[in-house]
Amino acid sequence: MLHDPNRIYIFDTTLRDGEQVPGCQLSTVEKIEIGKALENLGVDVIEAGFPISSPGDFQSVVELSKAVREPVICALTRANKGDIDCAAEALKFAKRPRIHTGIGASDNHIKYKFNSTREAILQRAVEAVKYAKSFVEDIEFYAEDAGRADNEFLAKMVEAVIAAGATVVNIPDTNGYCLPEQYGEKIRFLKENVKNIDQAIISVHCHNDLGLATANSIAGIQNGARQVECTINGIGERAGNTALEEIVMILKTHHSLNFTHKVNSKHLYELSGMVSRMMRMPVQPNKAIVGKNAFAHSSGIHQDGVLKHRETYEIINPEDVGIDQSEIILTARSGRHALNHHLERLGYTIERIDLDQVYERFLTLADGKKEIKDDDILFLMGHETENNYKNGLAIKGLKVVCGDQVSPTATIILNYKGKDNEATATGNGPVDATIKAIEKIIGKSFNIKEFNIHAIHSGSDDVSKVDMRVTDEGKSYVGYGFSTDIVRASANAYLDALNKFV
Ligand SMILES: CC(=O)SCCNC(=O)CCNC(=O)[C@H](O)C(C)(C)COP(=O)(O)OP(=O)(O)OC[C@H]1O[C@@H](n2cnc3c(N)ncnc32)[C@H](O)[C@@H]1OP(=O)(O)O
Ligand SMILES: CC(C)C(=O)C(=O)O
Repeated sequence: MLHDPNRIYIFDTTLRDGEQVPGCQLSTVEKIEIGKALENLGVDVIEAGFPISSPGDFQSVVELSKAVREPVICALTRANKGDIDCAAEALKFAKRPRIHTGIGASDNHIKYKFNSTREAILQRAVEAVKYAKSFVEDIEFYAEDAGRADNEFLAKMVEAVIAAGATVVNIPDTNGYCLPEQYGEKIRFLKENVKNIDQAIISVHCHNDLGLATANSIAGIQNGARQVECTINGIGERAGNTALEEIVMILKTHHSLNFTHKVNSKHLYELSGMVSRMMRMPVQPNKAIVGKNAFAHSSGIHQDGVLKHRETYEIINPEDVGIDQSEIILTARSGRHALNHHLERLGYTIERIDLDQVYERFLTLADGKKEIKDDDILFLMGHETENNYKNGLAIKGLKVVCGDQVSPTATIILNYKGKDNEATATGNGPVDATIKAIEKIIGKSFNIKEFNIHAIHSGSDDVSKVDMRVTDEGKSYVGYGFSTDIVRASANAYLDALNKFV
């Protein structure tokens, strides 16, 4: 790798640290699909797996090495010969292979995990790097739990592994312990105190136990690190890793930081969805950059601001991450500007609408529903046109009795030819009884050829939409009806069609 002073190398570990998430294990085929998408995204390094861990993971590294040629393909090992032999074997088809070896650097790890001493661990670190170097040129060394390690010892270890041949030195905050300032200082300390530091790239690998992974990674690069280890959607062991999409968009949004990289941010959203689907790991709706709500505005003041000027409440252009446009979601917290926006979008002529009246009805409906969708608006606007039927058919009242102990019966009051008429009828269900009651009043029956009831979204509180095709004497019309009551929606659809027969 060339040492361009402002170049940030993006090291993706979705297929290794990301895959450590319980339930997120991938097949070789899935790993290759994600690997190719990461290559297309423009990442510099793909950590493909931990070959010694299982035959399946070994095979995945082999196949990924064959299929993905542009990025460096990296395999993880512990600091021992067996792991390194296995990684070297798995990487033998890689165009740009890297072995990522390392050992614990904190006193906690040295004492409790290894029952060892700083000196002995330092020696194992150096031996592992030298051994890995006998297979491939590109060696990354990780000083596990560097976040909690003593800086003086860490500097000694880093200097020794670079002297042994490490090309990249990874300073992981394995337990997500550090504050951004502390982590930044640690990287600066290494920059200033390791004599041969310029012979290697410093890498940051931060975990999110305190929600600081991305902040710490940024602090790391501001203090001299040039590789960021991250995962799509921030997945990874425990609370996860630094999210790749966050790093890329921070660097883009704060271009004054003056860092460059070669990731094409326009693929971020698509890749987030792909990883989420394949790992069956939903993305939290409020996840920065790629969450369902990251570009959705649902409160009136924000919606008004965004509609007047997108940047009032958006620091990222959604197109930059591959999302067509931000969303204005109608809820009971929305105002008239947002409602107006959707009415216009649906083709209503605003000048002909009493917006205050529609808004009042909108609030009544929105208080009972979590979200108002297009079909709900059509339903609301149906009231506006109810009295304008050509034939003047309009429901004034409807009562339906149904259940398994009674014969379904409907009583309807229908305005027909300028006066209200009442009729009662039975049928083989509540909708059939209602249609028959309508037909009693108009003295004629029509043929219903198609009849569809759509559950529009979800939940028993939803507005349902009915469409039906009604024929008579060679003529055929389609009627639409909307209501939270499916019998009423069916009656509305029937009358909508009948009103079209002149
Ligand atoms: C910080 C990280 O995230 S590293 C990546 C974590 N990922 C994984 O652990 C997934 C892959 N791991 C595995 O499949 C298995 O743990 C294996 C194959 C690596 C090892 O399995 P086992 O041999 O059964 O050992 P086990 O996992 O129970 O214990 C780990 C052993 O590795 C040692 N070890 C841990 N880290 C290192 C290291 N960096 N270098 C050398 N030895 C290490 C431990 O001290 C312990 O050794 P011991 O048996 O002498 O006490
Ligand atoms: C293997 C290393 C880089 C790691 O995953 C960690 O320390 O969190």
